[in-house]
Amino acid sequence: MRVHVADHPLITHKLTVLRDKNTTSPSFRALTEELVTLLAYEATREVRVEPVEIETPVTKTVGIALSDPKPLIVPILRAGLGMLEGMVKLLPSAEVGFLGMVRDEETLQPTTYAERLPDDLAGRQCYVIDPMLATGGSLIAAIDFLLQRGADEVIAVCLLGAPEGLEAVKAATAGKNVTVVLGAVDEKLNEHGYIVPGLGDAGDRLYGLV
Ligand SMILES: O=P(O)(O)OC[C@H]1O[C@H](OP(=O)(O)OP(=O)(O)O)[C@H](O)[C@@H]1O
Ligand SMILES: O=c1cc[nH]c(=O)[nH]1
Ligand SMILES: [Mg+2]
Repeated sequence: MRVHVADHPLITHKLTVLRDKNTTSPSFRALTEELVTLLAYEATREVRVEPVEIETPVTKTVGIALSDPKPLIVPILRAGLGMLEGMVKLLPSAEVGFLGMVRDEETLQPTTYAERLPDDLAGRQCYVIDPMLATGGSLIAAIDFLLQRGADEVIAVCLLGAPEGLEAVKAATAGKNVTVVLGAVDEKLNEHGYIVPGLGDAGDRLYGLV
């Protein structure tokens, strides 16, 4: 597994505002979208392309276009939905599939409560989006799901990760074509499985308590 931690002052600045407990839901949503755009720039560095011939007003030339099959973006509901708009803006021709997952706050085990994905993902590059990589359980389950459906490659885009979760994902995906791109790797997980210093519950901060 490849790991890329974005090291850019604009990303760190926006994350700082996101972490602040006084940041309201509307600002949190806007910042999440801005952050995704910056992270997606890094995450799509290896997006598959092919040459295309075009004609400029001056001459013929060869450029590039996204290859078929187009990439698949997979937000992990709920919190991953907050990253979808930003990702789709950068990859407008991508398709979108959905995975609904929730972590049991006692056992920290994820369960999948919804799935809407193409049956066959053979040859697809899949971009999983979820702001938080805590114990890694949800991301491991999502990656497993996509690889079992035949995905060629999985690129996960997360705003924050914990070192423990990153290690768990690394161990679970050894030898697989998986990349994780993050805005920051924080200090640790606390006894409730929350990222420290973190930003709290991303789903609640985006959409309110349920
Ligand atoms: O790495 P893990 O320990 O699995 O934790 C991370 C997961 O927890 C959060 O979702 P949550 O279960 O809170 O659901 P929500 O998005 O509906 O709030 C987050 O968005 C990840 O999906
Ligand atoms: O810190 C955390 C851990 C899991 N899920 C969140 O939303 N935040
Ligand atoms: Mg949540």
